[in-house]
Amino acid sequence: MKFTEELREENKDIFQAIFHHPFVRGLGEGELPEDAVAHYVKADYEYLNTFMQLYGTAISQSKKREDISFFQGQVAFVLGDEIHPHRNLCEYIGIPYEQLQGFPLPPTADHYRTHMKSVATDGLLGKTIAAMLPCPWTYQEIGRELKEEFAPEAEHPFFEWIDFYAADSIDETVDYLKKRLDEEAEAASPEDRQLMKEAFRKSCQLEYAFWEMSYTKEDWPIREEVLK
Ligand SMILES: Cc1ncc(CN)c(N)n1
Repeated sequence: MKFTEELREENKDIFQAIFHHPFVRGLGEGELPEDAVAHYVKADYEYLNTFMQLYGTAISQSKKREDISFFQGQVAFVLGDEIHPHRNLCEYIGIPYEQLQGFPLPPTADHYRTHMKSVATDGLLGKTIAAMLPCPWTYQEIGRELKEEFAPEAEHPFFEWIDFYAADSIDETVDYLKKRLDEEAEAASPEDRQLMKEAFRKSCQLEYAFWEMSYTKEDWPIREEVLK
């Protein structure tokens, strides 16, 4: 069994919980509370900024040009393409995208950012990839599940969001990261493989928690406006 197949098997509980989360179900059903959607977009815009920085860290840990080129391409993908699902959500709530940018991350998203960055500071590319992989992988599977169950047409309010994450371009990202993680895990010590597993599972947990954070509009107990 490949390392990434083991990861999928060991984390199937969290993948299932994500597919059943009310935010994800709402994407399929075409109906979500608007304030939860706004909360998600605000946090996700900043989260994806961190994710691009992590691709930069992965480049600094890469020895092969193929990897450098892939990670660089992923930054361009987030900047140029992954704005489309956000714009789809902004259209649903009728708020310009620009108005949802520049907000502090809520606690869960902040935790997710800190987790990925702390794993990446270890310096091993395999660990960095292990912490990053649940991000595209869980969304790829959400996209596929929702497309299969709801077969959305162009008039579905979240057609573009679902179509984006069910598309071949996401498969290419996930396939490359899985292949590289399998190779790095193969060459790693048992201790490092275990740390990769822990990093991967925590990111899966935080993927679930990100949906929950958005749905419940989780915020800091003392809000920034109060401090001003
Ligand atoms: C939190 C989160 N996880 C994953 C993705 C998909 N790249 C995302 N946009 N945001």
